[in-house]
Amino acid sequence: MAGIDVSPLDRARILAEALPHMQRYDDATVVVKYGGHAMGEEGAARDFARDIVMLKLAGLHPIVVHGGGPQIGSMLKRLNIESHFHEGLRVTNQETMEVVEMVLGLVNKSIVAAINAAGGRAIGLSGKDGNMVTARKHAPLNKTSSPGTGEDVDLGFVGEPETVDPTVLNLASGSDIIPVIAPVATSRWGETFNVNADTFAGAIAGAMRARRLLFLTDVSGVLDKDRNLIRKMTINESRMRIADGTITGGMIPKVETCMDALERGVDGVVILDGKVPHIVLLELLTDHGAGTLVTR
Ligand SMILES: Nc1ncnc2c1ncn2[C@@H]1O[C@H](COP(=O)(O)OP(=O)(O)O)[C@@H](O)[C@H]1O
Ligand SMILES: CC(=O)N[C@@H](CCC(=O)OP(=O)(O)O)C(=O)O
Repeated sequence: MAGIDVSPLDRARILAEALPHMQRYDDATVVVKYGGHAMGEEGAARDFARDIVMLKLAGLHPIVVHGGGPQIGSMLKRLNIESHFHEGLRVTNQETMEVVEMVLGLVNKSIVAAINAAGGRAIGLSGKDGNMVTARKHAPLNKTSSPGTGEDVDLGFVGEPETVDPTVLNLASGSDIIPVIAPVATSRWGETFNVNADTFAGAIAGAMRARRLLFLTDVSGVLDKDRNLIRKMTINESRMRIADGTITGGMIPKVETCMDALERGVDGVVILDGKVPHIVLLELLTDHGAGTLVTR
């Protein structure tokens, strides 16, 4: 607690208060989606890595699924490759796909390195490893989503998760290994697909019957039209807020994934500000709920 004067007794008390939470989540799988916008400077990445190591030591099974949208965007810009989004999804041609896979590989290893530097044993994977996630081509987006063009939008090599084989992740749960997964997958025919990291995290959480799915992004949660935080939102309210345009851009796949994950049996989904130090511990091991909780 840098900068705050906390007595040793208070420190011990704070640690002891984590006990019921540790008991509640003992042996539970928690999927943490670490968004590209949440990845701040070095200190924030170190705090995130320490939280993940702490969860593992506390008896949970954290699985990290990461994004890297802004990092991919900067690399595409450096390479003078144009990039467009439709409904929060990047239109991906062959050339873009190569850059996506390359950048996500770098992001993946930097998270692995940070967790290992914090004393954990992380391994970096993508959906390709162990045939963990196969994807099918995303359907073209319909005309109404791109008014004026008069045509459906073909997203190219954008995929949607089709199957999840949890074998590798189950091995990790039975050991001290922390999986860190990049959202790239192959089709049944071996093509490489770019999968939105939120959708990917939802598929992993569903297949692992995760107790919690946390989305770490760069806003405090879902905001209403006056930019106030919505603390709790049902599936129906979520649908309504997408339809009325309150939820737009990158928040759409996030909220759609929340609804989908809840319907597939994940217990609770929370959208949080990943830039707040130790937000993962705050959410899971204290009484202080943060962000937007999406419920059935
Ligand atoms: N209603 C909303 N509440 C909060 N954020 C919203 C909302 N609608 C759109 N957004 C946008 O969604 C962004 C988060 O999604 P995204 O940029 O894909 O983040 P990440 O890289 O973490 O996945 C926010 O920064 C914000 O600009
Ligand atoms: C299809 C699609 O849009 N893929 C994303 C994959 C990375 C991602 O989702 O990263 P964030 O979580 O940081 O946004 C992309 O190319 O940006």
